[in-house]
Amino acid sequence: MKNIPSVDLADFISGDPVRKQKFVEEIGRAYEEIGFVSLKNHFLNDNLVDELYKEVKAFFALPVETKKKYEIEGLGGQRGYVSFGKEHAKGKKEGDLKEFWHFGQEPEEDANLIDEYPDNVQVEELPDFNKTGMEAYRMLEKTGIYVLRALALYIGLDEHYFDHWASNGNSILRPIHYPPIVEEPKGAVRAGAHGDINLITLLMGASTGGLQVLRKDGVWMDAIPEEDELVINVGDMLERHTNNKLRSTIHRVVNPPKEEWSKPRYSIPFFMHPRSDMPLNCLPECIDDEHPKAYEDITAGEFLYERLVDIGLIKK
Ligand SMILES: O=C(O)CCC(=O)C(=O)O
Ligand SMILES: [Fe+2]
Repeated sequence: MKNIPSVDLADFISGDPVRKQKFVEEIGRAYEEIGFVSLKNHFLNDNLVDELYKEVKAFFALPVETKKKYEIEGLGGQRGYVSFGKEHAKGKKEGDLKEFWHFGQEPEEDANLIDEYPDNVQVEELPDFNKTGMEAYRMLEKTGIYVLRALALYIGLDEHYFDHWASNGNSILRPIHYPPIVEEPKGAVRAGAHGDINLITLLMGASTGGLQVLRKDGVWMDAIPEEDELVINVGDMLERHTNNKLRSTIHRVVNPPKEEWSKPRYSIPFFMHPRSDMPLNCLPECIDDEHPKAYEDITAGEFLYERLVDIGLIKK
């Protein structure tokens, strides 16, 4: 992609220590500067992406009453359907112009997390919806684990430091539908400016443009990946854990010009979360005289709860 540094996961897994180190430096530097990269040679193949978009479009095309059957009270929107306008960016009162679905973790039995994670919601009308969603979930999770290994090395931790926390983690795959805009949005946008909550976000190409990233100098830049790339950015949990070394960059999805209001937009981010008991305490490797500890100690579960309240998914 033009505006955002491009990295190649094949370098990291090549077995060649020089290429591996090159990947570590490239992604680490990009995350210190802009917080976003585009990544080639990930594990999500094009056919699976096409299948997933087909299922996702079919789901959002169902009648609203059918979709609302899958909007479950009491889960803070963490599984199933979340209806139009419900979520808003932190600190903003207008709801985003979107509806979405959440697929969550189906942990391995020996992880002892079965009781902690709510079950995924099964869509009866579409026999392949859940299977396709979870296949994509696994491929994105696998890609994310490699990215976190590279970041662990960059920070000076053991390569496998994140493996335990991120495997069987509380990650979410979120297909989003931004419907055609039918009336003057009055301050509402498709997605208000925000930083992501989680460790890292992996985003496959959207059906159309609109995603913008806020550069350090205050300029908004379009972020549109090439066909075969994933956009991967740092979220607030990783920014906090690395004491602001790696940057969770503010981004948004703008409304199209009026001539294009009739076009819907679809996109499918994967929010990689750790297990809820992971301490996000600032890492000693990231604290020194110039960078004193910037945040209180907190676990991932506590941090997530606070943020779900901030964005309107949990009502206190
Ligand atoms: O729709 C997109 O392209 C990105 C959405 C996003 O930033 C988010 O849901 O956190
Ligand atoms: Fe985001």
